[in-house]
Amino acid sequence: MKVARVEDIKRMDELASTKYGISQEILMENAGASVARLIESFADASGLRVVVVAGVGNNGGDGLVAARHLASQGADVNVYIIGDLEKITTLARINLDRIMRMGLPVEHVAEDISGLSEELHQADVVIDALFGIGLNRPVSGLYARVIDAVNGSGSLVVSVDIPSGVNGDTGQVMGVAVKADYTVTFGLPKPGLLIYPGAEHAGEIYVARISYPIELLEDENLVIETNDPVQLPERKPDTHKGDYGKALFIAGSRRYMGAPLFSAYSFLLAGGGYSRLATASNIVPYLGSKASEVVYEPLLETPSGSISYANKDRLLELAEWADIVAMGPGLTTEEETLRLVRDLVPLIKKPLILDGDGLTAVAGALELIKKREAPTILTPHLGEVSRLTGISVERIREDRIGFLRTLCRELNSYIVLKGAHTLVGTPSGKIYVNLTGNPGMAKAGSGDVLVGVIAAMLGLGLDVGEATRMAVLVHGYAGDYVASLEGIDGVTASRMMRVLPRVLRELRENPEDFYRTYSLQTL
Ligand SMILES: NC(=O)C1=CN([C@@H]2O[C@H](COP(=O)(O)OP(=O)(O)OC[C@H]3O[C@@H](n4cnc5c(N)ncnc54)[C@H](OP(=O)(O)O)[C@@H]3O)[C@@H](O)[C@H]2O)[C@@H](O)CC1
Ligand SMILES: Nc1ncnc2c1ncn2[C@@H]1O[C@H](COP(=O)(O)OP(=O)(O)O)[C@@H](O)[C@H]1O
Ligand SMILES: [K+]
Repeated sequence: MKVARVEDIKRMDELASTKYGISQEILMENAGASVARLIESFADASGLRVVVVAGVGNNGGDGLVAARHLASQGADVNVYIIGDLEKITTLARINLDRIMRMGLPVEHVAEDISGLSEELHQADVVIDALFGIGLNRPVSGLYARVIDAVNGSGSLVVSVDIPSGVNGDTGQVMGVAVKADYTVTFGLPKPGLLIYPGAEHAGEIYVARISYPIELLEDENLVIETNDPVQLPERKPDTHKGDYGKALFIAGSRRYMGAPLFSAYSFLLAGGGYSRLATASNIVPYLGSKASEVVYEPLLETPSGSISYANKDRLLELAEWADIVAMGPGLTTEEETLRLVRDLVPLIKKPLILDGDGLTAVAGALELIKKREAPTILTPHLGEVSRLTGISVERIREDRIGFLRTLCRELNSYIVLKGAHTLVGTPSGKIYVNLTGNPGMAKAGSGDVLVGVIAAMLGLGLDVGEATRMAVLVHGYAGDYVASLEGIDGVTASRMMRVLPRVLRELRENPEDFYRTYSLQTL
């Protein structure tokens, strides 16, 4: 499903009226009606105590339309307007007049919110229609007090388009924001509903189509999408292991024995053909007993047990053999090893996945990435990408998508910005928001599994962008699968690795289960 930023919605709006003659008023009527419809789907409207908290913009207008529809279903609706009535938009004003003529109780809250607070506590449902995509500065004063009162009401909260106070594009909370049980968003979901902390405030998201033409909802200019499964290439009968990718993993050290195992073995468990692990010779016997299907290349070590620079030529030979190279998991930050990584990055003429300490190696030397011709996939979490670019985590959080689009273009790389709802960016500026995964995955080793799965998706024959985003989807799906089997605290890299085959089978055989679990519901 496409995801629309504020600028995208404004373009859709413009086209809706100029190209299709679909007026704002029609869109608002459908929007408000869809809010009422959602509420009627879980509660009998007659006698239902509803409080609508409306701003003076069109978000408020939607709330007033919902008030009218619910009242006409017999609900007991109280409306509170917050804001300068001099500035009320035309459409909100029209809908305010309608409900006043219907005799609905409407109160303009200027300063004292005690009446409103009382009503909020008595309400069965509160409709949050203060701000939508028009939020353009931190919330303060009376608005902030009203939002606090809504959050303190203990009533069920339905937010109109976006929880008021959440930035629709970035998911940042602008001072204070409504914590909704449901959000009914119009036309397409906004990034701020899918990126934390906004995603936390949205509650269950329903996407109301409100009669936008399909061409607008699927417009190629919409660069952000939810990360939906791609068709996995089938494993044809007349094939051999080389047809599923020959992957070289340059990973591990005496200190980190799990990282090379999780990445090199996950490659095989996610369908890869031939996994070759070049690692510190000391740990090969141990790893061999844990993953005998992996082929090992014992490497010379530094005194601290990391991979020594002396292996450079041998590693370049191995890279010639491979279809895919993954470098970084568990290498340590031993200076000699980082120097080896830096020298290898521009010389490896194959698709390269750089993760963990491999990313540390190129921090501050990004031209090594830029001058690569073969595809590059970087898999940093927030801390790593901050180190990579020298931009603070706080700054990045202000606009993750904008930051990622710029970085992917600058580095001509595919970048996986890992975290809750991982983002995958492509050099052409596309962004995919991943909806699989859970906090149980926030555990050492989890990212190493992802490296192997990315290599496997490439081995299966997906193109680089599809392979990267499908791997993120599969990886999170594996994390969810383990959490459902073992409980969220028991999600470990080993358990995620073990369930990879079943996850792929699920996606091959029952993709509809995926959509049922992870797709945003439409209204
Ligand atoms: N587009 C569509 O397709 C459809 C859109 N529809 C609906 O319209 C909504 C957008 O409406 P909107 O543009 O009138 O802005 P909205 O979000 O109501 O904000 C109102 C005003 O608040 C102000 N303000 C901002 N921040 C503030 C702050 N912190 N503290 C105090 N005030 C603040 C700011 O005015 P300012 O003060 O800057 O003059 C702003 O103009 C959209 O979310 C959806 O619900 C639907 O009808 C269906 C179709
Ligand atoms: N709160 C969370 N919700 C969902 N997924 C998460 C969360 N925290 C981390 N993850 C996922 O877990 C993995 C953590 O990887 P990473 O940070 O590289 O750990 P490590 O490097 O220790 O393996 C990433 O794929 C990330 O998307
Ligand atoms: K709202």
